[in-house]
Amino acid sequence: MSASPDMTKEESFCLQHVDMDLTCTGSHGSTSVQQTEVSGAEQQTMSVYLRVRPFSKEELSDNEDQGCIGIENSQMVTLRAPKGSATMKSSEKGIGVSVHKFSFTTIFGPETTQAELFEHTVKSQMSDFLDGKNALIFSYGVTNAGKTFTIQGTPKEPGILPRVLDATFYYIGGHQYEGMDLKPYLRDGAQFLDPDQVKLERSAKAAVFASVKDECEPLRVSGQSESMATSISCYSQTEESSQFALWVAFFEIYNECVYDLLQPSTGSKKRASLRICDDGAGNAYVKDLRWINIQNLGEASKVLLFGNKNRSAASTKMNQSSSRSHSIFTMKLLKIDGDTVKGISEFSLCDLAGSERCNKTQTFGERLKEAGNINNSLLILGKCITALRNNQTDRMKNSCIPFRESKLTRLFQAVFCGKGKASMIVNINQCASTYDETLHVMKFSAVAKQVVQVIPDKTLESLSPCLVGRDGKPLLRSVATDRTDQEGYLSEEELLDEEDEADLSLLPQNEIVSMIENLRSKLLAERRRNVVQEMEIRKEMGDAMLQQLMESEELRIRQMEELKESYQDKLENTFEMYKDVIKEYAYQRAMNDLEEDYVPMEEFVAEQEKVEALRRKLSELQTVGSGSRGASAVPTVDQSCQTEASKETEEAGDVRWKRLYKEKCALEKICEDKQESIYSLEKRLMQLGETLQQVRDDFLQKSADVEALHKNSDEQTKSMEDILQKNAEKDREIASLKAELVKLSQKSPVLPKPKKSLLANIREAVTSPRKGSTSRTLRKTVRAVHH
Ligand SMILES: Nc1ncnc2c1ncn2[C@@H]1O[C@H](COP(=O)(O)OP(=O)(O)OP(=O)(O)O)[C@@H](O)[C@H]1O
Repeated sequence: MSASPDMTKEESFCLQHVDMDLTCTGSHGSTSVQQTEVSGAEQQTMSVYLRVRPFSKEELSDNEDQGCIGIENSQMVTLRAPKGSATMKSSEKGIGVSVHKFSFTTIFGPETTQAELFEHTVKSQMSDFLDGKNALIFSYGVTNAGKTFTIQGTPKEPGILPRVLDATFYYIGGHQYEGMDLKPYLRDGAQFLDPDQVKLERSAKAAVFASVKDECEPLRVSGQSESMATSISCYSQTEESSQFALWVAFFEIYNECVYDLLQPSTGSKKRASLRICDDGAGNAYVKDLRWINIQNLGEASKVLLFGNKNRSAASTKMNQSSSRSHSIFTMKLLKIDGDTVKGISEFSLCDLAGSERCNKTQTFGERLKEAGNINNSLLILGKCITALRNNQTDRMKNSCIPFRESKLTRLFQAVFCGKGKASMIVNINQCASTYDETLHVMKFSAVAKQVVQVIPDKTLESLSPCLVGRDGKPLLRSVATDRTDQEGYLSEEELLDEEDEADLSLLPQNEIVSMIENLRSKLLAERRRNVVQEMEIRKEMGDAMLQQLMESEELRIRQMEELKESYQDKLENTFEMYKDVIKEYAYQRAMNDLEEDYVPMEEFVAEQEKVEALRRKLSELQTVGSGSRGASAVPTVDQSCQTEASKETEEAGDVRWKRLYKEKCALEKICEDKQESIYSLEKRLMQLGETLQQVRDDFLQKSADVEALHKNSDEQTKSMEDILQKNAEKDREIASLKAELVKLSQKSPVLPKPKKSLLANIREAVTSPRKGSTSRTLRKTVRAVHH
């Protein structure tokens, strides 16, 4: 299959990868996940199913149906970002794409019934469970996506959980173990109860049932049991001699606290939270969790109802929504032969809290803490899944998987590490308004789908649990069974983790004391090593910081030089530009003036001729006038000659005068124009002067900044030198301490006295009744000594 051009690189990788790992056939048909057997271990990718819920009437009337989700086939779904979604906005800006494709083990469309979903998702895990193996199913998605509907369902449409219970009882049939004296113990063990303890168990169970007596509508899972039974029968068969006991527990994780949902409510009192402990073999379990033995579907529905009531009562009291907590329903099936527990298998169904991120929730006070915790545990789940996938895809990588960073992942750790099969049902709605969150969910599941689970193919006998008596001491086998299996999953750091809570009551006291001594000497050696390491790191850091400072100083100086040069260039360019502009302006003005004063030659000649004609006419008129004034006086020849000459002189003078006058006028006009242009040029020059002043001021300002930066870097260098000096002093101190240490060790190789008293304290703490603080400091030491 070729990846769509719209797909991101990550997704296309993921699709190609999936194509290699999975083969599925048919629409909702028999999905076969490719499995491989490697040296007695079964390997398979985690099954990740997608369920798309139908639109509600309100959603349709709110125009939520904008074709965001397109199911291409039983394994491929396309997500198209609606208008206004953050994804669409990003894609419009050229960041990311608006179409995403994802593939799943199987996709279940809106029309899928609860029975179909059960048939095609849980069947293989169901038969594993009946066959003595562990299973985990968790539903993941945003609030209101259908997670609870998928896990629990409704009385009319029961979900996976009631169907698993129904199928289990159908399988057990007449092989029910009636006594309640064999009960799950720690994570993988079983405990033998004496008659008093059995009585207590019965009364606790009766109290739970009594409180929901009138409200309980028995679960009905019509027709499914038989079909389940048919399919189960091909995997395993109930042995005639074997009997089965089913114990269930129901709890929730809210704000990183574990609460038992099968403990009766304490009225107005705050709920007690439970601790997660380590059973000494690396398995986390919820300490003091109530387990109830149920013998039919009716009892199962009462337990479920009681737990749900408790959950909603607690959420109302704390003004929280139930979808803000992770709820986990766990079943333990004990296979009993006579008085021997031959196997215990566990099936957990986890309804995770809504996966929406902080911005959609109320982000203050308790809500902020709540949102932070939900997001954190889902984030850690994501981190674990990513780390598992990375460690598997890149064999060179062996990064630590942060299971211990949240309660949820601590409890899931064993299953993820091969002690059972895990599968995930991703629930989404098709609403446009929650598109961005839905896309986030899909990206998470794309990673989850690549996780390969390696499940050791052990026989039921090798998995037999330890059986302990009333005092918790093993009846049949050692608690350390299978401990070697766990070593691969625990690092030395994890073993020394102070947060870890090992149950010390599981081991004899002398063993604990020797462990403590052992750990104490390890701790001392570790501390010494840490001091040396710390000094080395400090020195390295100091050197690195100095180097970094020097480099940044050099860079800053270079940048300043460049800045200075660029400003100078800019200034010179601006000068040149202004000069050019002034020249250009002056030239333009001159050309304009010339154009204005220019008169063509022909016109000028014609005008001259006109003037000449007019002048002639004028003189004729003058002549006529003077003739008429002195008609009697007839001029003599001389007189007429003289008159003629003076007339000519007069005419020439006139013409010259007029020409000069005209020239004078033209010159005056030119002068005026020049004066005006001088004014405008002066004005322009003033403006340029102001701009220049401004540029100069800017330059001075920048120079001052440069100066300040120089000063700053000098100060930093000085403080660095101080640090180095201090480092040198520390070095000297270490040297003197080391010398003292050598002296002391030469004087007395035996450990000093206070250590003895510490040991005595620890002994005392162990032998006296356990107190919270002491036991906490000793936590997790158990395993370390065993290793
Ligand atoms: N496949 C489905 N068919 C019909 N109705 C469904 C389906 N899935 C969910 N619904 C309905 O949608 C609503 C929301 O479902 P549900 O409460 O299971 O969501 P959720 O994801 O568990 O929400 P929250 O995180 O708040 O618990 C319910 O009314 C439920 O009945």
